[in-house]
Amino acid sequence: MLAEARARDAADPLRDYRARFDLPQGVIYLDGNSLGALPKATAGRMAQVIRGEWGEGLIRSWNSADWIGMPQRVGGKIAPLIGAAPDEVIACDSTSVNLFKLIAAALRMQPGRKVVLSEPGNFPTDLYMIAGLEAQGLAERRLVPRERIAGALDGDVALLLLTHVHYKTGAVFDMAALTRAAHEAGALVLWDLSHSAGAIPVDLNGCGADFAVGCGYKYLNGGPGAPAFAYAARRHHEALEQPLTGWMGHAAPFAFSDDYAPAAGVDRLLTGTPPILGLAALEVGIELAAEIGIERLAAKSRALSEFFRTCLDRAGVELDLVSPADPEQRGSQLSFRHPEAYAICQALIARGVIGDFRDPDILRLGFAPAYVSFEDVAQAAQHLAEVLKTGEWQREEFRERAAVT
Ligand SMILES: Cc1ncc(COP(=O)(O)O)c(C=O)c1O
Ligand SMILES: Nc1ccccc1C(=O)C[C@H](N)C(=O)O
Repeated sequence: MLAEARARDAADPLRDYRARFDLPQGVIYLDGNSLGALPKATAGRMAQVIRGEWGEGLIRSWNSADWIGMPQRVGGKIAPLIGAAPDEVIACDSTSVNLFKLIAAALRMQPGRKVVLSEPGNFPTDLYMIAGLEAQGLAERRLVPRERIAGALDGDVALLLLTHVHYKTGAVFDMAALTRAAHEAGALVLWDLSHSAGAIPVDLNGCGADFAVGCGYKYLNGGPGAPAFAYAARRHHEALEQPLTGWMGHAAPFAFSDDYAPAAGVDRLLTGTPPILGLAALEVGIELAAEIGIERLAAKSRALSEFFRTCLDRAGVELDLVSPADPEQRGSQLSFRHPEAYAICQALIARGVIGDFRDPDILRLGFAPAYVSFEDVAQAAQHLAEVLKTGEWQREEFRERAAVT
């Protein structure tokens, strides 16, 4: 498979982008869906922001380096990756906080309705944020298995909150169909794009979506704890009332008024002072994704994961695939169920193949298209085949659970 992999790498239109990332020697990185790799340009850009803009410019840089405009500028660069207009996206806070703000804002727009509908097994923070608002008496959480979501959209549902690409299985929801069904029932829709943005095409405006959020540190390669993003369709801007009414979301923060008045547009989703260092790193990652283009990223992602499956087949590996077999129906990952998934994952990591484990029994491998090569994929499949055949995962050291998996 190695020869075939090398031929595919040679023919890959994205082959030169791998060199734009700093990847450690001897590592095959299949966890860009949890923490994206480091773009080579990031360190230089950070040095410039730290030494030049912060060290030299000091407070002046809010104006001279346009720090104050960074949430909008960076958000605007995310927009084309998710089918939004630049003035509909802002980079700020964490995905969790953005969920809170937008769920609460959506509930305010839906008098007489309190139900926030989602699926059990959605990413925990999404479910916890609904529960937090429920504890405040503002929401009522309703969880329905994914195949029954459309049928559960009744007149009580204020908001449908779904993760577009499921973090564990990689299964993709039909955004257009579910958004339409929600609207027909009078509900609004909030999409969590954490595992979509920078990996597969998303057309928020084409689908008529209302709101969206997503992480900056996965396929956007913004670095650990990078700022997240929030999207609100332009038609909702005027009515949008989010509860974290900090001064940076004020219409005139530097008027220092005692009374809150929301800024126009998505600017009102801001809360406190933007994290400039984090935004600067995120901007580098986004520029790289935008340069490659989402269609090319998605095509490579599908090709990589399909190639991995072919390699496993040819190596005679039989694993229980929990991701959809059709690459069009999944994000940029393959997840396999195995009772010893944790130990297998650790054994792979010991061989330099970094994937991750999701409780209780999922081995999850992400194929970040910007920097994973076909050779990586062939070698990872070979390692996995060997780990399974030799039973080396049974070693005691591979059973010890780390705090972060
Ligand atoms: C679907 C989804 N939503 C949200 C998050 C995380 O949000 P936060 O960055 O606030 O921890 C993740 C990953 O951690 C995720 O996979
Ligand atoms: N933020 C993290 C911090 C530490 C370890 C993992 C994460 C993840 O992002 C996990 C990811 N959301 C997942 O889909 O599992």
